[in-house]
Amino acid sequence: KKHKFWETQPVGQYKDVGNTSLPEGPIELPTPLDEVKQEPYNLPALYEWVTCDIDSEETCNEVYSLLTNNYVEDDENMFRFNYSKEFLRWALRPPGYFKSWHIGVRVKASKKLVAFITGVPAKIRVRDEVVSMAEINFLCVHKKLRSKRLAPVLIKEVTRRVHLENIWQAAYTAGVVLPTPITTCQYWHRSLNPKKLIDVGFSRLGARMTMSRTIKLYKLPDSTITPGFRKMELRDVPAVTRLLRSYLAQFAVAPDFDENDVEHWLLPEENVVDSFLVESPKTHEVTDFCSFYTLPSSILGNQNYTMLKAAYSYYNVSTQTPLLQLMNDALIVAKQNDYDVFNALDVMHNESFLKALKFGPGDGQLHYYLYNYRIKNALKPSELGLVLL
Ligand SMILES: COc1cccc(CC(=N)NC(=O)c2cccnc2OC2CCNCC2)c1
Repeated sequence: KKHKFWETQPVGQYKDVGNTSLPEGPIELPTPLDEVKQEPYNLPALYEWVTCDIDSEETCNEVYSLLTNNYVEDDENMFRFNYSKEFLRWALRPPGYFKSWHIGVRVKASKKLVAFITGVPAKIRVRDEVVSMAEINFLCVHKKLRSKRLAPVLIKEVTRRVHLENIWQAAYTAGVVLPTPITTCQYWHRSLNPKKLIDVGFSRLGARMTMSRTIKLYKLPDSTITPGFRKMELRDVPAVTRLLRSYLAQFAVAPDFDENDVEHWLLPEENVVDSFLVESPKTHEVTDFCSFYTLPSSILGNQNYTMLKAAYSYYNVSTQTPLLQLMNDALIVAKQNDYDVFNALDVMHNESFLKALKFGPGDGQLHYYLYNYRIKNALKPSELGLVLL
C-alpha cells in the first residue's frame, strides 16, 4: 500500500486535494509541551539514537562518509551527491540552530553511524503568514539497511524533537511524489565543461553535433560584463537584506530573512556558497544580487573522473541589471572557478533565463512539501521563492 506512513501524518492528503472548503493554515493545532512524547521513539533492537555534534571533526567525518556512500543518487545511479564537510557545517548551523535536531542512528555493538536526519529552524512566509518551521534535510539510511522501515522512525523522531522546541510546521523536498506537493519543480542544467559532462555521461552529444561545435556552443567570456559586479562582503549585509526581502515579497512561499540570516546564508564561503552583487558605479547603491551554492557529486564508475563540480542557483535579485545578464555573469564566474555544470530549478523568475542561457532540462523533478500546513491551491514553481540545500 502506497504511503502507509504519510497517510498517518498531518500533511495534505490526496483525498483533500481540490477541497477548497478546507482552510489554509495548520492542519493540527500545537500540543501542550508537557504532552509531547518525552522519550525517543523505539528503534529496532540493534540500533541506538545519537545526537551528532557536527562541530566534532570525528562526527563530521562520520556524517560526511555516510552521506558520501549512501545519500541521494540520480535516477540512473551514475552520480551521488557529495556534500562537503564545510558545506554540512554551514547547512546545519544557521542562527538559532538546535544540536538536538542533528540526529543519527548507530549500531549499538560497533557504534557505526548507519542513518541520519536533520532539521534547522527557519522563518518561512506562506502568503501573509510568517511561520516558524523546521527545514528537514539529509534523510539518509545506509544502503544495507533499506526497507527496514527506518525512515518513518527517523521522520517521527525529528518531528518529536522539533515539537519539543514548540515548532509545529516543517518544509522539505524530495525527488519522489509523496502526499502532497505544494509545487513540483523541473531542474535544468547549463554545461560549463561539456567535454567532461559528455565523457561522464551527464550529457550526450547533440544530434548532428561534433565535440568542438559543442564546446564552442557553451563557450563563455573570460570575465563578467556588468559594471559594478563584485563579490558580496560583510559590509553589504544590510543592503542585500533590504534588496532580498523586498524581492522575495512577491512570492507566495519564501524565507523571511533578517540580517543575521543573510549573513549566514549568503556571505561567501569558499567551496560552499558564492554571492555577488551589482553596486552602481554612480550611486554606489546595491541594485542586483546573485548567488549559487557548491554541491559536488561523486561520479560512480568512470575511469577518468571521480567528481562533478556543480553550482546550484540559490537566490537572485534583479532590479536594474536584466536577470539574463546577471545570471550570465554568474555562469562566467562559475566557469572561471572550474565548475563543470550550473544547475537551477524553474522557481522564482528563473524560467526567464533558462533557455536563453542554454540550460537544458534535467530528467527529474523536485517536489516541495510543507508539514502540518495546508495551502488552498498548489503553487506554480514561479510562485515559489524558497531554495533548499
Ligand atoms: C548530478 O548529480 C546528481 C546526484 C544526485 C541526484 C541528482 C538529481 C537530482 N535529484 N537533482 C536535484 O535534486 C536538484 C537539481 C537541481 C537543483 N537542486 C536539486 O536538488 C537540490 C535541492 C534538494 N536537495 C538536493 C540538492 C543529480
